[in-house]
Amino acid sequence: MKKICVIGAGTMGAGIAQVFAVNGYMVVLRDIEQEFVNKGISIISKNLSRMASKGKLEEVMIQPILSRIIGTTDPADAQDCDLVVEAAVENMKIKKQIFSELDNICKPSTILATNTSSLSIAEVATATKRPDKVIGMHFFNPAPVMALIEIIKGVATSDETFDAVKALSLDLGKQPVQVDEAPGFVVNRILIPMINEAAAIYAEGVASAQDIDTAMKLGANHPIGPLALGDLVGLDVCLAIMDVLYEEFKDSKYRATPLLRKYVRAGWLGRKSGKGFFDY
Ligand SMILES: NC(=O)c1ccc[n+]([C@@H]2O[C@H](COP(=O)([O-])OP(=O)(O)OC[C@H]3O[C@@H](n4cnc5c(N)ncnc54)[C@H](O)[C@@H]3O)[C@@H](O)[C@H]2O)c1
Repeated sequence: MKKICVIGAGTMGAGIAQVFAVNGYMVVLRDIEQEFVNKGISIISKNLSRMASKGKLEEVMIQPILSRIIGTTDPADAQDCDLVVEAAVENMKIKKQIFSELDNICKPSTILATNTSSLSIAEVATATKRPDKVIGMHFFNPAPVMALIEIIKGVATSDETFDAVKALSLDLGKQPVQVDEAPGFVVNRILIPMINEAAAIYAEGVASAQDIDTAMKLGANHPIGPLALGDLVGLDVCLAIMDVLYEEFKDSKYRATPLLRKYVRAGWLGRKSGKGFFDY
């Protein structure tokens, strides 16, 4: 694989594009508005400069890395890509529209991966005529830093597709784990209900946001508190995942705490909107 298309230049898409470009791949980074594409590329540029200032990247490498990323709003630019990683919003209808369009645009050999946090790979695959080549490639936030990639096989995903994505993940210096399709996969099935519980504890007034996070950092040895982590992930993303877990399992233990929904309705999405459980 040489050329990768990343759909969505938000929190995850920008990070994923950076990971591929740093590792020598050509990247097409697509969003719906040029403004969003530019924002994604500027985040990558700042990340690379920060890496250089910390001595983690040679300054002279920044320009060649950035020149491997082509920003676009034109879906047709995915046509000669070997792999597409979709990182648009966590919404099945939108993902299916994107995959159906990609299926028509991309060459038959192209693998279509989704970075979904919780949605069914098999269902996304039904929007295409190549369900064997549809797979979950789940990066973690921030993608350039986090070592894990969950590779999720839908019922129709072929072993060849899995093997190709696994080899690619290793080439990116990441650690892949194989996961069978299940709501929330492994990490988010554990992590997001924990963030939701922290929000419920905060809503009940049991402790301040700061103290809840301090408690989990020092009492459970977590590197970041659950509320700060929710703000980093995006409260809209956390809510969407809780809703998927609840819908899929119909188990009340996955009920989103009303405060989380209230914040999302108010546009308090965490870091990306400047306000969540904390101010940014
Ligand atoms: N935020 C996280 O910590 C995290 C971690 C792992 C996976 N994910 C998953 O990654 C995906 C993206 O999440 P995010 O946090 O980056 O969201 P985000 O809101 O930061 O970015 C989403 C981007 O997709 C763009 N977009 C929407 N529809 C599009 C379309 N039709 N074509 C192209 N671009 C489109 C939006 O304009 C936006 O820029 C979701 O499926 C999410 O569940 C998120």
